[in-house]
Amino acid sequence: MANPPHGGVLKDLIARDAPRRKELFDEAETLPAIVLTERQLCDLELILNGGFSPLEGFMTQKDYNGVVSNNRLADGNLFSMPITLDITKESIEENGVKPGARIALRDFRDDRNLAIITVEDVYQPDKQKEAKEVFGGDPEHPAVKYLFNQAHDYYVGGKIEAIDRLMHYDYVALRYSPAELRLHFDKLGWSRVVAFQTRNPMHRAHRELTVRAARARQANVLIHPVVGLTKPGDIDHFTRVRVYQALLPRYPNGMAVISLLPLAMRMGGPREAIWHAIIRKNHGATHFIVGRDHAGPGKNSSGVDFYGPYDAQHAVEKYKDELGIEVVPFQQMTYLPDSDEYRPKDEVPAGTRTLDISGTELRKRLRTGAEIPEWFSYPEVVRVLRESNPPRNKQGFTVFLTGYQNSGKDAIARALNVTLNQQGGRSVSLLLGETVRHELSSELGFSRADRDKNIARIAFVAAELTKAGAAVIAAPIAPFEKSRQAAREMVEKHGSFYLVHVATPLEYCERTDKRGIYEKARRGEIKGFTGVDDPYETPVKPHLTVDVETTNVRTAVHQIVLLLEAEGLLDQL
Ligand SMILES: Nc1ncnc2c1ncn2[C@@H]1O[C@H](COP(=O)(O)OS(=O)(=O)O)[C@@H](OP(=O)(O)O)[C@H]1O
Repeated sequence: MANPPHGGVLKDLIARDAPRRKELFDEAETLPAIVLTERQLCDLELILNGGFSPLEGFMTQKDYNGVVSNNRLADGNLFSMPITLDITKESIEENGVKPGARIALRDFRDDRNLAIITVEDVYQPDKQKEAKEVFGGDPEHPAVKYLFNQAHDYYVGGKIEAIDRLMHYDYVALRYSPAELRLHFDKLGWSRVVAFQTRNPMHRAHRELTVRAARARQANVLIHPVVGLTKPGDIDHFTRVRVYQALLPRYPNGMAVISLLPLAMRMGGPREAIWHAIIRKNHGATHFIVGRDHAGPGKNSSGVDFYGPYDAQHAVEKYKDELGIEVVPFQQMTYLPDSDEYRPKDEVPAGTRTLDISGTELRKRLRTGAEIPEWFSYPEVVRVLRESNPPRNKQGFTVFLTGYQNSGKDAIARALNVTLNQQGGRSVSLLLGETVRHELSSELGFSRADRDKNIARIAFVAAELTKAGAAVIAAPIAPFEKSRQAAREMVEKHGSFYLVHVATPLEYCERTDKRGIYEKARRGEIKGFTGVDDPYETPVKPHLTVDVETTNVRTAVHQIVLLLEAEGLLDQL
């Protein structure tokens, strides 16, 4: 038998409301609707399937106040995280959100109505208090930032009736609701299950830790990774799930299962650890591993830890009698090369040699293609990570040339295009100003707003191609610093961006202009022409400055190649 759920009854609203599904579906069509954000959708999914039992909806002010102040719902049940439906004043007015109103809750991804909430109250939270009590109050904490920058100013509390489950298209077979997981444990004959929470790839240390926990409690292992929202910058869940799948055969046959949890993490350390334990209890686990700095966001920008390394363990210890799931505390695992084994740090005899590879170091090795030793991870796991993190010479990048018309930027761009094609290994895309104006921006003129829009389109295309591993060469005039900077930020989400200022003097550009465009501009036949009667802002911090009056195109291209080479982008492995 799986562990009883928190509060005694699994609040599986989908199963409860299934007989009235058609009726609720039809009613929802007639109701005003709130379109849920990604975070709200994650919360809704776990309310609907009972993962947040005993919740049956979004928290009312009474529940919210109790949870914020002392980890308690109004009925006295332990609950540590506010689960709230935040909305704007406009939405309240538009949708008639008031006590007694019934409102449909809609999925932004496919416009399906998933549930109906019967509003109990609409209230303004004390966000300062929530930030302080729940997360510790540091304005740099990701959940505090979310609270003040993204969460709306009013919360709507009320019970929910379920219409349908959320639609997923990835790893569907690995997504178990609490009821499904409980059934699965029954089928496998598992009565003691230790759950492992993670938002990171798993390596040998994690396998050792979970097996040790299982051995200590004579239990089986539930690998229960978060695939909802984690910390910005984390490895995407697609890669992580492939990692978990690669790791699973390394467990003794039948010892462990994987189930994906659509949770939106808050990175709330101690509060989050209690919440995580409750969620795992609802999924039928009897034990839950809480490690070092559990669900902590690391350090703030001054290098100060948001939480102490064992704050989370102390928090769950405090409530251990009423949690109803046994917490298995663990110190960080470390590798002992002399005996080729992993041990928790507190069990390592003084003076013993240990080895560790930090997350930052791992990311660096993935980036550079440097070795990742077998003592750290399994080759099949490393293979998955390498597929998602190709070495520098397989990563995409953008070279963005800016300068006056006829500055030589187009000639350099064309020559760089053939040079990179000669090198091979990547597809090369050339986005000349002229081509883009013809293919993408034909309706745009040369006002500042239109030029900005043109550069934003180039940046979008360059970013997408960079993401796909291409070498992108863009060569618009791009006269404004702000839009060049915006382009850089957009591309850098996916790869490297290099700004090359083709700083050929205007006088030279004009003198050598065989097409007579500057003459036309001088005669006033072209209005607002860059350099004639429209400004060109000199780039503040280009990676490279070239000038075809003093250097030839071949030399300029060579300088760019040397820049790319120094970054490891052209290594021939
Ligand atoms: N008013 C004005 N100012 C600047 N340039 C003008 C203007 N009107 C037309 N053209 C021709 O448009 C081409 C430059 O477009 P860009 O897309 O590179 O400009 S921008 O980056 O959006 O500012 C460039 O064309 P090509 O010389 O064929 O590249 C310019 O000659």
